[in-house]
Amino acid sequence: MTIASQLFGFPSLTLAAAVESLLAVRLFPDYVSAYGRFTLVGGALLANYAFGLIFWAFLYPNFFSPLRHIRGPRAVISAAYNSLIVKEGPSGDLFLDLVKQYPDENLIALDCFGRQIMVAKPQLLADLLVHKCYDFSKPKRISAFLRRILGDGLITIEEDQHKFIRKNTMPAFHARHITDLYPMMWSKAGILTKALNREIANASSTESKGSAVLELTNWASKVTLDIIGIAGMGRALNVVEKANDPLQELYEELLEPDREKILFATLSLAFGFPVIRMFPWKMNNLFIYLTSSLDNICRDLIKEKRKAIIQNKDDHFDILSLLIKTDNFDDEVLKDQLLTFLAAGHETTASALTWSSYLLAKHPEYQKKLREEVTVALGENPQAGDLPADLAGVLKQLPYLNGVMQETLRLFPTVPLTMREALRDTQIGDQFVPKGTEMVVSIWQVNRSPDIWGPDAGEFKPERWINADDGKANRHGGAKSNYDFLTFLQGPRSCIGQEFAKAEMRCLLATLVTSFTWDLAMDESKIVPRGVITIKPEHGMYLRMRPLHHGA
Ligand code: HEM
Repeated sequence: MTIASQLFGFPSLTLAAAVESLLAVRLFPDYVSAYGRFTLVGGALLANYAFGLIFWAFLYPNFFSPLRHIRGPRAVISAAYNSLIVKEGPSGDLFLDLVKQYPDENLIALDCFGRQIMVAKPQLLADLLVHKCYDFSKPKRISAFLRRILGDGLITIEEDQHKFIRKNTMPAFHARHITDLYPMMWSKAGILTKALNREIANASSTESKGSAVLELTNWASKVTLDIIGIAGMGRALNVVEKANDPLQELYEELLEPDREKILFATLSLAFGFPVIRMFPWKMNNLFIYLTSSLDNICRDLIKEKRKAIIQNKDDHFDILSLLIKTDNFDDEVLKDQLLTFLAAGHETTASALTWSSYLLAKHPEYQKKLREEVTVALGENPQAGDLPADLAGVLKQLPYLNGVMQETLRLFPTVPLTMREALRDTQIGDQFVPKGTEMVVSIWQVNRSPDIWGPDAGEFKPERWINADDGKANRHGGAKSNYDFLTFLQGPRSCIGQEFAKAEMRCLLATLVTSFTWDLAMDESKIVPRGVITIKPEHGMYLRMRPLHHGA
């Protein structure tokens, strides 16, 4: 690949055109003076680029590439990009179909250049995600786009810089610290309940008998932003209690899964944001405005935090304080980390809470079982009572709470797809992988694979996560390997916030299910997971909610 890139890459082909033109001037002067030098140079460039195109699109993938034996659709628009524009059904299903089409393949070639390879069997993931993790990075085009939203934060940085920041951030995610966060998360869940009750009281009429239709994604996003506000920077944002908040509005606008935004993100991911930026498209200005506004808010938050620490007014163990106190980072680096934790730490869990509420609306029998289980453990209206001393311990042991949460995370992995690019020549299993190859992992496909989860892989069955013999919660769901459940990925680049996210989900689900009953208030065919990095229901999630405790 390296020799071929050097010989037939864009710079070499351009240089060769210059040499060819010079030779032509020397060898065929009459011919050159008849047609003119511009025509000659233009013709040479055109011929060389045409040859380059034929070489890369046909000759290299079929005759020279070390990946030429890998079977697959080798499509002009690969499934990785197609999944962003597909309209019919969930985009992750494209990868389930591909694996059905090529059932015996460990690796599947997705694009016509043979450079984008899907890892179709979890056995190979250990190499990609753990053993050879630092031989790969996020593809540069994708990082460049994400960097506009997340800065140079933990998600977008690579190699030594990544190792350093991850090590410095890990203490904020230790199990003991997450346990200490449960009461804060519980109290935020209580505030959400009060706000929803108020909303229902204002909206309900005599006909609706004290119930109201609410759109949940917005509320889920607000409460998770409040939680990450405290845990990430020790700041009470109180977004749930406000009619509008600039931070929440900016994220909502940025991550809204509308068609034009998805097209904009798809094109930026495929061709790079600098290319798309050259076009006169209003989305460019909107995107720059939204991301710059977030940048500015985070810069101000850091200044305030530094001041508070200097004045010794900061005794919080939040992520930002922790990073400031290491004295290893300047304000720009801190701003990028904060941007990452705010975005990665709230929209993801908000999406998970939305999907679990949807599944419980579709399966009222599990809603009832979950309510009974939490009521037995914590009382009929646990938000009104005293907190148990070991809230985390109690919630973690509840089998249905665990089962509903894990099954939601399995069926609706918030990040359904991830990609890596080989930074150097390397190997996955027995397969040599040349530098520049893109590896695609469909988290959605692995999590829903019938080979792993059985013929009922697509069904919601919280019992998978409950031991048949002793009725206790388990962490494997019946799968044999860690690579069978990929919602948080695995290895050094796995989700640092996974226990944080689960703690939030436990507190929010236990509170919601003991405060309301709900069912779907929209046409089910309209509920389609959509989004570029994370998935949300495209047309929102409308639920008819009824309070269980009047006057709450
Ligand atoms: C249900 C909730 C969540 C899901 C499904 C989720 C999923 C993921 C996935 C799949 C990755 C790997 C992305 C990739 O490499 O392509 C990731 C990385 C990350 N997540 Fe999460 N996440 C969740 C919640 C959170 C929360 C609550 C936080 C912070 C409080 C967080 C912070 C991060 C960070 C910083 C990374 C980058 C880690 C690294 O590269 O070292 N996530 N997450």
